[in-house]
Amino acid sequence: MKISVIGCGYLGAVHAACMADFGHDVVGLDVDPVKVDKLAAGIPSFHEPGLEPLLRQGVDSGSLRFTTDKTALAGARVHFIAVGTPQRGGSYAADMSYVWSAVDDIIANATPHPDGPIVVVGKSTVPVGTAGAIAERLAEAGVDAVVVWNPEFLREGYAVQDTQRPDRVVYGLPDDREQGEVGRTVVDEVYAPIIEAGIPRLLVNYPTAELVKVAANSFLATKISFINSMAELCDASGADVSRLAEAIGHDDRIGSKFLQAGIGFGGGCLPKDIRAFMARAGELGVDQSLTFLREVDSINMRRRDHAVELAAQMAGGRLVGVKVAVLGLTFKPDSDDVRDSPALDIAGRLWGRGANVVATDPAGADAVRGLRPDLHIVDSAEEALAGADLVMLLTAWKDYVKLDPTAARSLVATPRIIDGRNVLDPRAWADAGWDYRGMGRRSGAVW
Ligand SMILES: NC(=O)c1ccc[n+]([C@@H]2O[C@H](COP(=O)([O-])OP(=O)(O)OC[C@H]3O[C@@H](n4cnc5c(N)ncnc54)[C@H](O)[C@@H]3O)[C@@H](O)[C@H]2O)c1
Ligand SMILES: O=c1ccn([C@@H]2O[C@H](COP(=O)(O)OP(=O)(O)O[C@H]3O[C@H](CO)[C@@H](O)[C@H](O)[C@H]3O)[C@@H](O)[C@H]2O)c(=O)[nH]1
Repeated sequence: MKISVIGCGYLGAVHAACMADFGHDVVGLDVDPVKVDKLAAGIPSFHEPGLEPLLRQGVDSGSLRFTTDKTALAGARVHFIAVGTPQRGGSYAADMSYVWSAVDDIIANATPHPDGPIVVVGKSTVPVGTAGAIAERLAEAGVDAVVVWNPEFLREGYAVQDTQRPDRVVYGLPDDREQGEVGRTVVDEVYAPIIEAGIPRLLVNYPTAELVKVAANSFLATKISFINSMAELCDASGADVSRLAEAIGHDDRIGSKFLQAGIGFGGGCLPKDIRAFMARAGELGVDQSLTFLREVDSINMRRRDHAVELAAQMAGGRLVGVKVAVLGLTFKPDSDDVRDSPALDIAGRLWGRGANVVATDPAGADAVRGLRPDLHIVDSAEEALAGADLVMLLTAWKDYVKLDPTAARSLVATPRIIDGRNVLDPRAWADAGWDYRGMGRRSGAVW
């Protein structure tokens, strides 16, 4: 089937490559010519494990192309909308301008299809009510189209496998049964390998599909802030949050996933999605239903304050002139994404307090060099550690988790470490002579 994917960032580029791998004829459209040039040459424009071979295969076989030329939308039966919906400056709400310009591009460039209405499939994360508004706008413009809202749940770092084999797919369908059947049938055809694999597929109305996405992210964010609030209690009482998480996680009503305490959540999704959800609830007159998300957000932001204060405390009260080795700048490992990254925020705040920050990251360094030319970025953990007064592990890249405390000790000026992701063995680091501090963890406890 001929498909277009509008917006080829972290979501859209992976989606386009996976749809070509499913056997479709795919064109990826983006307004950023630098991104498009790279993708068109089969080169990922960001770090994502497993993406490169898929891109190359699609581009080489001719089933996948990328362009900035909007007329390339002509002839496609399905148009996926995968443009960004970032937080709007000065507000919690989502900036929907990219979505509306994608819709305008469809109106101006899509052509009628001989097999039936074109199908516009929304994948961007949007405020509830958007799908219906898009369907109305297309109808007003006289476009014969069915809108299906199909939220995306992929995680960066696992984006390819999450797209090819998601936990579930959700189709938000129009109330008109006949139109809904057209949408369902066409999207089933696009996702044939997913449907044939028996992956759960839920058919719901538009608002349910839109809410499923933000509800899922709100739940995940709440889980993380819950365990981080427990970390605060652990710090105050001498308990260990990692053991606490392990113990409560054995109860499968709670589950052990997403209970990793640390410097909190960041990225291009959870922070802005919970804020946009609160803003939308306000518009709908039910803001009190989501007041808990305000607390989730503030617990999360407090983690960054705590990490900076702990650094100052360990350095003897002042950060001026203290050499801090920062390991990790991206919002999570296996991604080069530094959008709302707690690690980058903390590194910037340390720098702002006069610390001599020397930071490193396996994938995010280039992005940070562009955004924060004031930060001193080096190419390896060893270089960052050399002569450091304090080490802060802020992103749990495998190479940092595997660091040998004895070898690391030989590089630093003073063996002090803050494990911002609770991924190191406190005893091994203490035994190697380090002053180890985790997030809600004890280093010297017997149990
Ligand atoms: N990143 C993720 O892991 C993820 C997962 C699920 C859902 N989402 C949602 O998907 C959407 C996209 O997120 P992302 O992380 O890929 O963002 P991104 O910023 O990486 O990509 C968005 C892309 O859209 C392009 N764009 C903007 N306007 C355009 C237009 N009119 N025509 C064509 N291209 C246009 C931009 O140039 C950019 O390349 C957001 O709503 C996000 O919340 C993201
Ligand atoms: O126990 C945990 C788990 C995660 N994090 C942090 O939470 C953030 C988000 O992590 P993750 O959810 O793995 O990353 P994303 O790739 O942003 O994925 C989320 O956001 C996407 C965009 O909406 C959704 O599609 C995914 O389902 C959802 O997990 C990162 O900063 C992590 O370090 C923690 O601090 N503790």
